[in-house]
Amino acid sequence: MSTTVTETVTSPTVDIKEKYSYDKLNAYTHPPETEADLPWSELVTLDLEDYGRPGGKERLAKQLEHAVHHVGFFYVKNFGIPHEEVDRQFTLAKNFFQLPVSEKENAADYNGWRRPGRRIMSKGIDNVEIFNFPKFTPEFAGKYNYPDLLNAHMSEIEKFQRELHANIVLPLLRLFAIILELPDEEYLVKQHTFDEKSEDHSRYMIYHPRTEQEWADANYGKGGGHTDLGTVTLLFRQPVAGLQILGEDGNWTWVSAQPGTVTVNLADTISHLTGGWLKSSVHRVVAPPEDQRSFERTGLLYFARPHNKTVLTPITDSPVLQKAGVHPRFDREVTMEEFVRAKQTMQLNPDIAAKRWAESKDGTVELLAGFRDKKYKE
Ligand SMILES: O=C(O)CCC(=O)C(=O)O
Ligand SMILES: [Fe+2]
Repeated sequence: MSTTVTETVTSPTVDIKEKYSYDKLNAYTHPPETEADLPWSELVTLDLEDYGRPGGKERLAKQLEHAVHHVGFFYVKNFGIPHEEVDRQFTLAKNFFQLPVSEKENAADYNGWRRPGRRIMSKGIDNVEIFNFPKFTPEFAGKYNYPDLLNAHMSEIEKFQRELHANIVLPLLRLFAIILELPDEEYLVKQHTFDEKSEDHSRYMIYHPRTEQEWADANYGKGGGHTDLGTVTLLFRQPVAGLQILGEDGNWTWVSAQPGTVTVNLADTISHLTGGWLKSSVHRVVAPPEDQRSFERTGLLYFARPHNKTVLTPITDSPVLQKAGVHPRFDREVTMEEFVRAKQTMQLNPDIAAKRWAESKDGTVELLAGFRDKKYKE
C-alpha cells in the first residue's frame, strides 16, 4: 500500500462543512400563528400520496379542475420530502440573511442575492431580501460566487430543488394534461424537463418587519397585486399571514398556513399556453395582522418555468381548449426566453417600470407583442 499525502492535507470543503454544520447554525422555528379572525381563502388540498395509486391521477385531476380554471391557488401535501429537510432549508435561509452584506453581495443579476429596496411598489420601498438559486444544470454551473455557508450545503440545496421539480412540478403538469384532455399526458412535462435550459429557480426570501410608519408609507402592501411569470410557483408553509388572493368576486382573501402543505399558484406562462384557460392568479403580500407584525417572514419558494425555447401559443390538441375557443395572447410567436426578458426588464428596473405605468392611460402596459400587463385594484 502506498503512502499518500492526503491524510495531512485539510480540504477547504471539509473545513466549511465543519464550520457551517447545522448544529452550529441558528435553528429556524416558525413564529406562532395569528389569533386574528381573517377572511381566509377556501382552497382545495391535493394529497399527492394518491397520485401513484390506481385511478389516483384521475381523482386528483377531478379535484383540481375548478381550482385551476377559477381560483389559480391550491395546496399539495404528502409530496415525499421529510419535514426535517424542509426545516433545514428554512435554517439555511435564516442564517444566510444574517450574513454581513459583504458576504452576500458577490452573487449577481437575477439569480443570487437581491437586497431590499429593489422591488416595484406603488408606494414606499420594499422590505424584501431574496436569494435565487438557478437550476443545477451545466449552463449555470460556476456562474455565481456563493457564500461559504451555502457552499457547505450545496449538495442538499440541489437535492431539495430537484425533489421539488420531480415530486411536485412534474406530477402537477400531468394532472393539468389530464384536465386539458391532452392525448399525451407527458406533453407539458416534455416542455419542463429539468436538464434542458430554463429559468426555473428556488428562492430564499425574507420580509423584514416594518415600523407602523413604514407600513403606512407602503400603503400596507395593498398596491402589490401581481401574477407570477412562470408555470407554477411553490410556496412552503409560512405562518406569518400576509399572502392574499384576488377572487373572481373582486375581493381579497388571506391564504392560511396549513401544516405539512405547499401552496401552489398558477402563473402567466401556463396561462399563455392555454390561452388564459388555466388561471394565473393575482396575489399580493400585505402587512401581517398586528399580533404577527414584529416577526420576520421567511419564505421558501420554487418558481417553475418551461424551457426557454418554448413558444407560448395555446396548445392545439386539447378538446377542452378547443371547446372554450381560446385565443393566443401575443400577436406573433413569442418564446419563453423573450417573455422572461420582457417581464424581468420591468421587475428589475423600477425606474423604467414606474415611468411606463405613469404614462399608461388605462392602467395597462404593453409587455410584449400586444400582451398587456395590468395593475390590480387595492
Ligand atoms: O411571500 C409570499 O407569500 C408570496 C411571494 C410572491 O408572491 C412572489 O414572490 O411572487
Ligand atoms: Fe407572486
